[in-house]
Amino acid sequence: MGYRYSAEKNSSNIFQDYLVDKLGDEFEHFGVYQDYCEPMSKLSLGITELLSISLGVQISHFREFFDKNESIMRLNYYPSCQKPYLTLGTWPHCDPTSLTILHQDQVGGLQVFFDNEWRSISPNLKVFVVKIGETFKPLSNMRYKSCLHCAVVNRHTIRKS
Ligand SMILES: O=C(O)CCC(=O)C(=O)O
Ligand SMILES: [Fe+2]
Repeated sequence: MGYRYSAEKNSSNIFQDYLVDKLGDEFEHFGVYQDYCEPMSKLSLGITELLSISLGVQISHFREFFDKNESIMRLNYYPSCQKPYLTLGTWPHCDPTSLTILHQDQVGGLQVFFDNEWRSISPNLKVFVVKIGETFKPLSNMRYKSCLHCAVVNRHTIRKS
C-alpha cells in the first residue's frame, strides 16, 4: 500500500481523509501516518544537505530543489511462504525515487546487489536504510548510483517494511 505525502498545509490530512472516506469514522484519529511522514520528510531534506556537501555544491542546493517536494509512503507486507525459494517478496529493482528511507522490522529480507552478489541487509529496528534512487543519479551528474535491491520472503514469519 502506498500513499502520497505533501508538506503543504492544505494536504496535511490527505491519508486520514482517505481512510475515513473508505473505511468509516472510526479511522478519524488515525493520524499516525502523517506523524511519521513529517519527520521523514525533514530527515530526507537533512540527508540532501549531506549529499550536497559530498558533491561539493552549496549545502542548500538540494534542499531548495526538493523544497515542497512530495513523497510516497509505502507499507509493505510480506506473508510467509511455504516455498520461499520459488518466489520473491519484491522483485529486483532500483527505486524510481531520489531518496528512499526504509525501515524494516526484525525479520530481515532486504537484499542489495553489490560486488556481483546478493547481500542481506541485517534488520535493526533502530536504524533506517537510506537508498539513493534513480532520480538522484542525473541530479548528481551520475556520481551517485541507485542500488539494485529486492526483498525475499521466508517460510515462518510475516515481514513488514
Ligand atoms: O521490503 C523491503 O525491504 C524493500 C521494499 C522495496 O524495495 C520498496 O518498497 O521499494
Ligand atoms: Fe525498492
